[in-house]
Amino acid sequence: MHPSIVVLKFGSSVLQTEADLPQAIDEIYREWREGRRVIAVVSAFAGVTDQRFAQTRAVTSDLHEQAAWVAGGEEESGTKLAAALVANGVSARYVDAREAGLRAHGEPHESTPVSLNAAYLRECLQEHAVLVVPGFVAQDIQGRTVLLGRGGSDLTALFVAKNLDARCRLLKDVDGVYESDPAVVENHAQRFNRLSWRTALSIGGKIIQPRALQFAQSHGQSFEVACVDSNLATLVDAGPDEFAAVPHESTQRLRVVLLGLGTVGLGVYAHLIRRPDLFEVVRMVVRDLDKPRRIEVANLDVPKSLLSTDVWDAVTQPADLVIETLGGLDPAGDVVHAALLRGRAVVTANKALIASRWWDKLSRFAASERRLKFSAAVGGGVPVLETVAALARHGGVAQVRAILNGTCNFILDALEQRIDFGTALAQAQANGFAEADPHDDLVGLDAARKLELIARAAFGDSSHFELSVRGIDGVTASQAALVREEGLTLKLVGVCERSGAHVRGVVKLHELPAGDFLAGARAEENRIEILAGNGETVRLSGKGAGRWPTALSILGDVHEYLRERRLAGRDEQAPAAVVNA
Ligand SMILES: NC(=O)C1=CN([C@@H]2O[C@H](COP(=O)(O)OP(=O)(O)OC[C@H]3O[C@@H](n4cnc5c(N)ncnc54)[C@H](O)[C@@H]3O)[C@@H](O)[C@H]2O)C=CC1
Ligand SMILES: N[C@@H](CC=O)C(=O)O
Repeated sequence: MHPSIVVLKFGSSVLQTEADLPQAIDEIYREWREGRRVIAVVSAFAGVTDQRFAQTRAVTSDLHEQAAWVAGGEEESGTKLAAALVANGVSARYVDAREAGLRAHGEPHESTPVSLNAAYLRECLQEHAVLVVPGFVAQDIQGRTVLLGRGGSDLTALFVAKNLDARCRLLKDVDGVYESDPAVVENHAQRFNRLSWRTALSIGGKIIQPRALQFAQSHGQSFEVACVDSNLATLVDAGPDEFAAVPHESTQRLRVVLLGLGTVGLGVYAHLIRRPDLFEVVRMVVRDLDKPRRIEVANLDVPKSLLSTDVWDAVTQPADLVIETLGGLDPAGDVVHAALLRGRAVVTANKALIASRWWDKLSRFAASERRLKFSAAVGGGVPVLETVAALARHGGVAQVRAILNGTCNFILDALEQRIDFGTALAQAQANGFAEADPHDDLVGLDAARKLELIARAAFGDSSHFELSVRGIDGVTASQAALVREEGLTLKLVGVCERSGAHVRGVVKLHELPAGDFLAGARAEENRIEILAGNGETVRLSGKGAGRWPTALSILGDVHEYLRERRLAGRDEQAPAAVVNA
């Protein structure tokens, strides 16, 4: 199956510095969650292209040498974005212009793209959810680096999208195209909902590169101009021009109570404080107020003034959203339920809770009200539940086979390398993969809970779920090595499928041949193979455990809730403080 592809272009108004990479990651993740593979086309960080032009002009007048030096700006932002995606658990790869077969001809600094190896990019997208491609840069027929004119990343994005028959979204620092620059004519300029290429060209080349617009117009190519995190966009196509009925989205921030600051909670906090324009953390609930807590990536300590030990702050504090990362059923079940009853939204990674008897009370908030979200409960950073649910809606799901527990996979991998069980488990715990009590991981319970959530997404809530579970307890390094010697690999695999009104799930050890997709999962990786109702197979992979993949997935839910709330205009009805809940 060819998943649909979207080309996202991140200009230097969005990626001003390395500190803006998380915004791009959230936006890319949003598309992956919605079932698309992504080609991210990037510009250099703000100011870098000018700087590099000045540097190179001072030492050479050769236009190709200059182009090669200037292209280093896109290479820097592109490789850094790809690395940051991988660190966050997203299967991503940097593909430079040469590898992408992006050829151009004409003036070395003002070249016109003429061809691209679209088949190769499609092939790469079978293996990776995201490819990062430098904008503005191509190769001429002699293999020399050339540039596509200032603002040329727009042209790269449109050219790549055209060749791959993909949707294209140019991401800027404004939520669409305005009749004049909204930064100058504040509150007066109107935003277009739809805009013809012709009008876009007459508005001027400040927001979209004119050559890119001409390319789109001559190929009848429609595309969107939008900003990150937004529901709004301007569609640029044949027209007619149309002003937007809703000129701007609300900019009201979400007030957040964060329950738990362990492995996952601290990662979530680090994400939230990067976006003070979107989130206000009003309270964080911990067990020990005095424990030092540092966010290394932001180089700051967690402010003690925001800490409390009272989990009921989730209900008594004036807040819109509760993020639960405590784990377990007690007190998480009562608190989450009460917070939902009091009008808060809840995002949680707690599969033990969602797969428990609490589901009877919680399900309505997830389904009809969309105020309970738990994507991170399965697959860490891999959008498993969204993908399974989407396939279930469009043609059904026949079977799911998956590696769902990062800790067990990490240990089995280590055993094959003759590391003993205890040492491997200690490493998994130190890396933040294991549950607070790793027993649930080792006996297969954690994988079984995830399999149950997958079964619900695939076959509906009402099917009777029969489950048989065996874990990896007792497996030894010599046993794993013996299996390896036979050319097989030991994996803890969950399989679920429907038979009549029953859904059967089995979690147990398998000896897989090397060619099996699941056999390739390394360390804490999760791999999921979904056999769709139409016979096609959909494969997903990525980091299934750990702080950053899990936090990214939680933030995916948070951003989704924020967008849905803005769309529904619920901003005005934020619940107030409740005293004595
Ligand atoms: N670590 C991972 O890779 C993943 C974890 N999850 C889930 O995320 C949740 C959190 O996991 P981790 O962060 O790894 O666990 P953790 O044990 O590192 O963090 C939990 C934190 O909550 C605090 N806490 C627990 N009960 C509390 C209470 N009553 N009052 C105040 N503080 C309390 C603990 O002191 C601890 O700091 C769990 O539900 C887990 O299953 C989901 C996906 C991946
Ligand atoms: N303990 C879990 C954490 C993620 O869900 C695992 O190891 O997979």
